[in-house]
Amino acid sequence: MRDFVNEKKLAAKEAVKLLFDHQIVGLGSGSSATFAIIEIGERVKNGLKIQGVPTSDKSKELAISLNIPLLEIEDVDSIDITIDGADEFTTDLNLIKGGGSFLLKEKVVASLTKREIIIADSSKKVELLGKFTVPVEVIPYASTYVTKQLEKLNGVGKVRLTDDKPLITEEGNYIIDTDFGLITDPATLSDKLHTITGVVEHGLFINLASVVIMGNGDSTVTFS
Ligand SMILES: O=C[C@H](O)[C@H](O)[C@H](O)COP(=O)(O)O
Repeated sequence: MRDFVNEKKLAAKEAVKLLFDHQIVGLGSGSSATFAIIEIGERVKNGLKIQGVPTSDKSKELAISLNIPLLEIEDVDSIDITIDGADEFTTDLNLIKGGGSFLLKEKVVASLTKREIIIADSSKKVELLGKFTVPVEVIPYASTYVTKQLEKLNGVGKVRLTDDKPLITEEGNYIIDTDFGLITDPATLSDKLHTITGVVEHGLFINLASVVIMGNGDSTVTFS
């Protein structure tokens, strides 16, 4: 029986070894990224001089509590390295993200990042993306319209709920979790999703990751 929590921790530790002084570092969101932020906090306590750019309010609060110096997104032209998690990855480094609803800021940060390091436990590695539903972030007004457009792409979408009400993202949007079946051409699907009016962003991360560090039992494996 695999210990996925330990695999996440191992991957996080390995990724944080890649940081050095004076870098601007994107701080991901989710449980794997949380382990990385805690590890970064330890290194900052021991003298590492970096500035972080958080991808969610939760990661921001955690970074502040660990005395990690932060920058606002509008004050950075580029980010040296980002450490973030994923819900699924393939070995050609395409991802599904957004299981925790933070995909929008994560994608902005990833787009500004020179080296996007994804950390994951071994359950996240797949041959084809799509067992995990693709989160599609939409403005609430357009959610019914977008759901119908997703059907035309063979996607079955459901608005994500919390306490029986639509979950509202940090940017005030809804998420439609969409089942496309197994996705053979994620780049084309990504492009098609971007053409739907009312879609703000989606959780397919294509050509954004540089490396995936995966916990694998008691060690890690790197895909690049
Ligand atoms: O919205 C959430 C993020 O994309 C997370 O990085 C992703 O869901 C992976 O989360 P975890 O590390 O908790 O499995």
